[in-house]
Amino acid sequence: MEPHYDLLVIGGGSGGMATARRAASYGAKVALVERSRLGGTCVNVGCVPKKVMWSAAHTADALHRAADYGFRVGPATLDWAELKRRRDAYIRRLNGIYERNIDKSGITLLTGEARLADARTVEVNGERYTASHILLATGGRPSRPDIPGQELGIDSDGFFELAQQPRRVAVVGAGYIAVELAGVLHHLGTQTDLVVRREAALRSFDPLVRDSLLEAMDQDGITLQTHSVPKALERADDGTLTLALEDGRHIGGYDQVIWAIGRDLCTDGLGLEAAGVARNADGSIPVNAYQETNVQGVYAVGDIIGHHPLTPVAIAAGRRLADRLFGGQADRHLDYRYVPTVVFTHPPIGTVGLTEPEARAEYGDDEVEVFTTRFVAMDYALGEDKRRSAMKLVTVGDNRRVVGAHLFGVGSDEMLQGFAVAIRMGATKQDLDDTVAIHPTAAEELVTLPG
Ligand SMILES: Cc1cc2nc3c(=O)[nH]c(=O)nc-3n(C[C@H](O)[C@H](O)[C@H](O)COP(=O)(O)OP(=O)(O)OC[C@H]3O[C@@H](n4cnc5c(N)ncnc54)[C@H](O)[C@@H]3O)c2cc1C
Ligand SMILES: NC(=O)c1ccc[n+]([C@@H]2O[C@H](COP(=O)([O-])OP(=O)(O)OC[C@H]3O[C@@H](n4cnc5c(N)ncnc54)[C@H](O)[C@@H]3O)[C@@H](O)[C@H]2O)c1
Repeated sequence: MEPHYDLLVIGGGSGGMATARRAASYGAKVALVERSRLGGTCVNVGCVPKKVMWSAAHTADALHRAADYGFRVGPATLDWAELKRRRDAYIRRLNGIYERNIDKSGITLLTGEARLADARTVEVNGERYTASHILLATGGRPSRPDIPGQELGIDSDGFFELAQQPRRVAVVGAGYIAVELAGVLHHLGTQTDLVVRREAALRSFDPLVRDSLLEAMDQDGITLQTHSVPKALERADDGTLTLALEDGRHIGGYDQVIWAIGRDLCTDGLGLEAAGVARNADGSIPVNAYQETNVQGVYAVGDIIGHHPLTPVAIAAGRRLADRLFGGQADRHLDYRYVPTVVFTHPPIGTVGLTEPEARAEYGDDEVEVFTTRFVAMDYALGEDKRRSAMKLVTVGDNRRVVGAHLFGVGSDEMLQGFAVAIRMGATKQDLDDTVAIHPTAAEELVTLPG
């Protein structure tokens, strides 16, 4: 007879690991299948190496500004290979911690590619395992455009493999990954073009933070190539890469082109048909508020559910599922409203809740009031660079309940979490106004907004 588990998790990334460990903490018999390195996208080719690179770029920026404070520093040079070596070593340490955590939790780790044989059976390396509950948490991988020469470019996984710093790069895309990688490369000294299909990047973000970022990128010298739809990628005689665009233009001279055009979900070849699990046209798996698929006993969390593809969301949904299935908390599930998120640009963007256009569409113009400010953070007080931070609160109703906060500027990344708690709890503009400011900070602007 095949081994039987209370819970069998497919995918050892953010969502799968969190669910498996929480279930095991309640005494459930758990197995987890992973085909690659534990930790999934976030640890190996996502949040973690990205944040290390962002911190490196932030350090470069600080060195650049040191003269504003009277420091005499010579031109700093970056040893890219050393940075990569240290970053990779850090990630290997994290992989080790994840392995030990699995072991300590008493979870059986099965290494290999998992496939559903039916709604209760999973196949790994030709062996079969049955489970009362099966969790799908297989995440995604970078998409590539279907155009000639696409293989000459790299994606975000390839970015983290780069052994040498590129001299001149085109980052193609307009989402989180595109703006983050473009910012990192530029601040580390690579000449960077951001190639977008329409007129801007981060189009779903509030116009205030989106436009502020574009202004800062322009000021920094990142070239925004707008209305540029790649038709082909070609290698020129001098070895550099050229993007042929649909409107007939060519932009080139790049030593790397990075595709950052979204992610494909890893739901092909998973045996969904054999188990009868439904799938949307974009490859995502539809689930209800309790992470249940259409098949009883089969659940999905994380990127494959097709919305909020963020690590803490995958973790939160998975832990709540385990609390419900094995912890006796019958109604426990994740509320996907008011998920805060940060885009690690230079400076960063922090955002939670509805944008102004979303609030106007949902509540009507008469119900919505916005409060905005633009100011020069004290960090820039002594230098020539007077770039402005920007903040917006979106409120609804007579009591001005805050339904959205959108921040751009130094410190927005660390500032947002606390405001997100208040907003989730129903804070009004008056609650913020009644909170004594912390001076001198950028955060104090949010509790001293006029109006
Ligand atoms: C460059 C980049 C930067 C990012 N930065 C951030 C950030 O700053 N903050 C943030 O919150 N989010 C960030 N994200 C998003 C975040 O990484 C994902 O939302 C998160 O990792 C999703 O977790 P998951 O559990 O759904 O899937 P994953 O972490 O992708 O894990 C899925 C796992 O399943 C395994 N797997 C797939 N199929 C099978 C199979 N058939 N059998 C066995 N194993 C299988 C894969 O090998 C993988 O390890 C970033 C992503 C990228 C790409
Ligand atoms: N800081 C963070 O929390 C962070 C960082 C990175 C990624 N993430 C998560 O991962 C998700 C995936 O990020 P992403 O940047 O891959 O996807 P995305 O969906 O955010 O952006 C993809 C972008 O590529 C553009 N695009 C699509 N096809 C294109 C084409 N053929 N040519 C040119 N442009 C094209 C789209 O218009 C879109 O702007 C994000 O939505 C985010 O939730 C989070």
